[in-house]
Amino acid sequence: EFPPGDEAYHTYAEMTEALRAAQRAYPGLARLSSVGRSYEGRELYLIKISDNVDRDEAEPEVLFTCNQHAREHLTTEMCLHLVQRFTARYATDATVRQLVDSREIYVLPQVNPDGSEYDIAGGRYKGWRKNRQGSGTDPNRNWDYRWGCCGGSSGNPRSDTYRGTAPFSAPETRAVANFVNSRVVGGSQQITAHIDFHTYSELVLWPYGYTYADTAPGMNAEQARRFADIGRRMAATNGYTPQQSSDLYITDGSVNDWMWGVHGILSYTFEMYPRTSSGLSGFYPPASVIPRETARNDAAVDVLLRAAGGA
Ligand SMILES: CC(C)C[C@H](NS(N)(=O)=O)C(=O)O
Ligand SMILES: [Ca+2]
Ligand SMILES: [Ca+2]
Ligand SMILES: [Zn+2]
Repeated sequence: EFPPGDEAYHTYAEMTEALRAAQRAYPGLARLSSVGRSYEGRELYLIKISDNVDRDEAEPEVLFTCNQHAREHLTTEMCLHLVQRFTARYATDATVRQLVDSREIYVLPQVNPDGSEYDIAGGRYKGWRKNRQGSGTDPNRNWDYRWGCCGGSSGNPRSDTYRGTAPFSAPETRAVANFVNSRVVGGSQQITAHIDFHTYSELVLWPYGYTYADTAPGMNAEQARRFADIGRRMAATNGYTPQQSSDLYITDGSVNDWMWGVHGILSYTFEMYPRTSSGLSGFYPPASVIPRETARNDAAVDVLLRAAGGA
C-alpha cells in the first residue's frame, strides 16, 4: 500500500477495481480484458473504450500504456484519468463523445504491476524501476527493435537499465507486444498512434531513441517531420518540452522504437510532472497533484487521437 498521505494513488487491486467499475457503469463503452500475465502472475489489464465497444469497427485504434517503470506511479493515475474522462464524460462532453464515437481507445494502466507493488510494499517507497524477474529487467530496454544495439542499455542484471537476456524476455513486454501484434488485421496494423507515459521531466519524446540521427532506416525526413510536428503540437498544450528521444539520451530496445520501427505506429513517450527534482523525490509527487497533472494532458491526448485519424 502507499505511504500515509498518498492513499489517493491506486494499488494494483484498486486499479483493477477502477477498471471493473468503469465497465460496470458503461457497458456499452468499456470492455475489460487481459493481454497476459506478469512474471509474478498478475493479469495485465487492458480496457477498450469506444461506441459499440464489443464490435471491432473500422475506426483508428489508439493505445495508451502506463507504469512500465515501477516507481512512476503518477502514470497509473494518468491512464485511469483517461479511462474516467472517456467514459464518465461521454454523455455530457461533445469533444469526448466525438472522439469515443470515432476511435477505438485502448488503455493499459500498469505494464509492470509486480514492480509497482514491490515499490510500495510495507508502505515505504523503494525507488524500484524494473520488473521483478531475477534482479529485474528494465521493460523499456526489452523491446525487439535494435535491442542492445547502441549503448542505450546495460547487459548487467544489476543495472537499472538491464535489457534482459533477449528481446521480450520480460513476460510483460512480451504480453503487450503480443496484443499489438494481434491488431494486425487483414495485413494492416489497426493501431495508428500510441503514448507511453513515464515520469519525470515534462517532455514529449518521439523515436528513434537508438540513434542521434533524425532520419534512419524506417524513418525518412517526411516521417521525422510529422513526428516533430505532432509532438510540438502536443507539447504546446501541456507545456512539456518536445524533442527526439535520443536528444535526452540514447536508449535501445525502447517501446517507441519498436512501435514505430516494427508497426509504423506514431508512438511517443510523455515524461510527466515534475520538470525537475533532486534525486528520487521526483518520482513521488504528493497525491494532491494527481488531478492537475493528469488533466494537464487532456488536450495533448486529443491532438494525438485526431492525428491518429489523419488530422
Ligand atoms: C523514454 C526514454 C528516452 C526515457 C525514460 N526515462 S525514465 N522514465 O526511465 O526516467 C527511460 O529511460 O526509459
Ligand atoms: Ca466504435
Ligand atoms: Ca477496429
Ligand atoms: Zn520511465
